[in-house]
Amino acid sequence: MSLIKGETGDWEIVMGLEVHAQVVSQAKLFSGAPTTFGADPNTQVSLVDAAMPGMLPVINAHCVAQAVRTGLGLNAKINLRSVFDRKNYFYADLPAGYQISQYKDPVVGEGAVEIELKDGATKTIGIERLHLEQDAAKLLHDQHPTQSYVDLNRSGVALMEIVSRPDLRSSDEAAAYLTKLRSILRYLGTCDGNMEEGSMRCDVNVSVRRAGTSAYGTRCEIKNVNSIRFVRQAIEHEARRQIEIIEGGGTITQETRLFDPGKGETRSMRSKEDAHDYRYFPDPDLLPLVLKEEDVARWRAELPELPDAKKARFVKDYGLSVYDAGVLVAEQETALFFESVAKGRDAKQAANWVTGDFFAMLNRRGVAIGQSPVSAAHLGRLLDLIADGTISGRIAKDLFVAMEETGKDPAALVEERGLKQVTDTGAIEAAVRAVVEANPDKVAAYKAKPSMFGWFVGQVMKSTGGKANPKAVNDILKKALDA
Ligand SMILES: Nc1ncnc2c1ncn2[C@@H]1O[C@H](COP(=O)(O)OP(=O)(O)OP(=O)(O)O)[C@@H](O)[C@H]1O
Ligand SMILES: [Mg+2]
Ligand SMILES: [Mg+2]
Repeated sequence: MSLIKGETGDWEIVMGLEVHAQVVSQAKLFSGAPTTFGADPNTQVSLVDAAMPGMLPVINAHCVAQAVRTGLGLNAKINLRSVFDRKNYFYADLPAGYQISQYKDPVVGEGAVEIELKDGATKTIGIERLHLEQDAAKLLHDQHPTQSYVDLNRSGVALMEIVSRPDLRSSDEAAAYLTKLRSILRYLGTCDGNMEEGSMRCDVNVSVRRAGTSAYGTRCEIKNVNSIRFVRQAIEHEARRQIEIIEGGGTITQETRLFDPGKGETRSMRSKEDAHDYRYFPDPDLLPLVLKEEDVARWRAELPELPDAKKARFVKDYGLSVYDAGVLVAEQETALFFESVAKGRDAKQAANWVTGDFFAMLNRRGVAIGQSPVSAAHLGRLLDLIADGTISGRIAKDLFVAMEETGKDPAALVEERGLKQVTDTGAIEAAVRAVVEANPDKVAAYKAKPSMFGWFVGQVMKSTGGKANPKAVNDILKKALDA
């Protein structure tokens, strides 16, 4: 358990996250306006999004399917009947004066996400619900010294709000949860998970309680945190703040706070009573959303293999460690890459190359797997060249660097650069003889100290340009030195 030390004892953090995930869709939730990121302000706005009088919302069936598929991916209950409500509040980013959301009857009910913890253990985080809602517009405050502008492009874009139970107990767990959730959304293709572009944002609810007690403390909600690093910082700071207040004899009042990434701290935005009066009521312009059982069944049948299932399969079919399998399935592209390297080859060796030299190369170049200069086919061929003895394991490392630099097929590079392993025993014997004859003092030293053997191996490898078959070198050297 991860506890925080206070002045008067140990404390536990309790957290629940509300994640706003933008639905991958060409059009908005209730209008046909496009959703392309980064378009000029107010160029992707229909009359519905601008809340012109008399305009009626029309539900986008694709967004509904995406929400249901997400619910299925979160092992959640799908509600065949759900309701769109109006959540009323007045703000310049909300032209209608209300947001269409789902309140009492969301499209997706309870589910679960399994997270991996640092010590290799797993923990199940409950999902309370997932509902569909519209995004608000964006206010621009930096364009003019005394005026604010509004960009309606985002107004009406479909969001899934995914609400977790207060099951998280540390910033590590919160980070693991977000990482896992993002991975599932990306596998499903229902949200691109791009936090920098705001397509995944997170409200972090934090409370603290004394270690060993079971009642929850009063929560504060930190709005709109947009990176996993900031989520961690916000939690750490907010928990400390609450502990100091309680230990100083004060009480926590429920409120909405903002995270300031520059200062690494949270500050109050507005106080929030338990029942903030949004005056929710069913939107009279929209019928209840009724799903057909057969559609849900079809979406379920057509789900892709998700990270947990893939991980279990990698452990079972390829004999990988749980850790390696977890690393390889985190991104779908990585898993695909690995499988095409591993197919018909030594899977553990394939996993070592992908998580080792290959990942290091991607990191060094700062590129995603899609821009890798080394293709899966080429890496596979490299493994074949090692397996059939064409090259030694040591040369393979150099060859990989050459593959990275040239983007060429390793078999062609071996020809071009003369990297073939020398297995011809005659040539190795000659090299051994030359080293032994040139170093009588070392031979004498070896007789007294057998650990000198490695030095001879090094010399022979050097004189053959690293290409001699290591096993043959060992055998032949042993014979020559022990003669
Ligand atoms: N005592 C608590 N400490 C920490 N988190 C809590 C506590 N109680 C509830 N939570 C979490 O707070 C979140 C509440 O989200 P929910 O969407 O239900 O309501 P809300 O924040 O009041 O509404 P809104 O969507 O308007 O922000 C959930 O993730 C829940 O797990
Ligand atoms: Mg909420
Ligand atoms: Mg909230």
